[in-house]
Amino acid sequence: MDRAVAVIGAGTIGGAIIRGLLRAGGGYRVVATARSSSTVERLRGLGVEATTDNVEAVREADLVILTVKPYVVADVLREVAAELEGKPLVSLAAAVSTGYIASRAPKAKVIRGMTNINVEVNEGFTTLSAGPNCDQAARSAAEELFRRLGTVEWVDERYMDALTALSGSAPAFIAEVIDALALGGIAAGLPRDLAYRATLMAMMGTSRNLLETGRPPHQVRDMVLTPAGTTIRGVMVLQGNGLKRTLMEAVLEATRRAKEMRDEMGLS
Ligand SMILES: NC(=O)C1=CN([C@@H]2O[C@H](COP(=O)(O)OP(=O)(O)OC[C@H]3O[C@@H](n4cnc5c(N)ncnc54)[C@H](OP(=O)(O)O)[C@@H]3O)[C@@H](O)[C@H]2O)C=CC1
Ligand SMILES: O=C(O)[C@@H]1CCC=N1
Repeated sequence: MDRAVAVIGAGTIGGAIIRGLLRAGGGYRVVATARSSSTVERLRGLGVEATTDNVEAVREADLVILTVKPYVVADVLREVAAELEGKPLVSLAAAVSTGYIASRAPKAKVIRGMTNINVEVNEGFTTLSAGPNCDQAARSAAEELFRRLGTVEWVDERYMDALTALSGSAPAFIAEVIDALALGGIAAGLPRDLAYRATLMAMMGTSRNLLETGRPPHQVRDMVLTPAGTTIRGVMVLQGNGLKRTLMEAVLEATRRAKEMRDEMGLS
């Protein structure tokens, strides 16, 4: 029988998870929730059950995924805590620790996760950290679901803020880089569509090359550089304008923001 999964707060990332699960084929019966009737209707349009009733959705579920905004987590847990008894609960909320969730839902088997929007196309990178009261069955249930949506790794929770930046936020950073490269191509006279296609294929091919060969990125750079050729001129501009420092600072700043959010929510 299909495993029942509740996606509580199925907005951007919850919706992407649902679309990824549907693309991956059967195995799950999804019950999604949202606050507004317009989002509920949109979710029903995907072909899944949807409601504004979090309690009912959790009651029906074997596995619960929490995808509300961090500042909504406390309210939702207050509402559904009793129904979570014995159930795996994967919270994807940035900055919210397993300790905090377990204190608000002591009977749940708590897992904190971070994933990214690429779950939509089954190419997500999901990291999971088990809370103190989480058993092997709950871990397996969570891992199995997220494996359908891409790659899964179990990590120490102390890495979660940095992974929120480097996994959760990274598609936004990379989209900015892609946009900039493509605009450069357009500036050089390429038609818009061709510029985006060339950039996307170079981005995907380079990622695949690095993953498959295990080469460090600088080695690929050096393989592409011809002395006095075209690439070194471009690399010179990137170095001169601090591309690497800028991207490093973006990741650090996003990481720091998670701690700041905990302070703002009084969760530190
Ligand atoms: N966006 C991303 O790429 C990623 C986000 N995250 C985390 O996921 C969480 C959600 O982010 P995101 O999807 O971008 O946010 P969205 O605002 O798109 O989604 C949140 C959803 O929660 C619903 N909601 C609000 N209050 C309630 C409630 N009381 N009960 C049930 N549902 C409710 C909203 O419903 P309605 O639409 O009706 O208002 C909305 O659909 C955040 O904690 C974020 O840190 C993690 C990884 C990646
Ligand atoms: O921007 C955010 O806060 C969330 C967390 C990771 C991706 N989006």
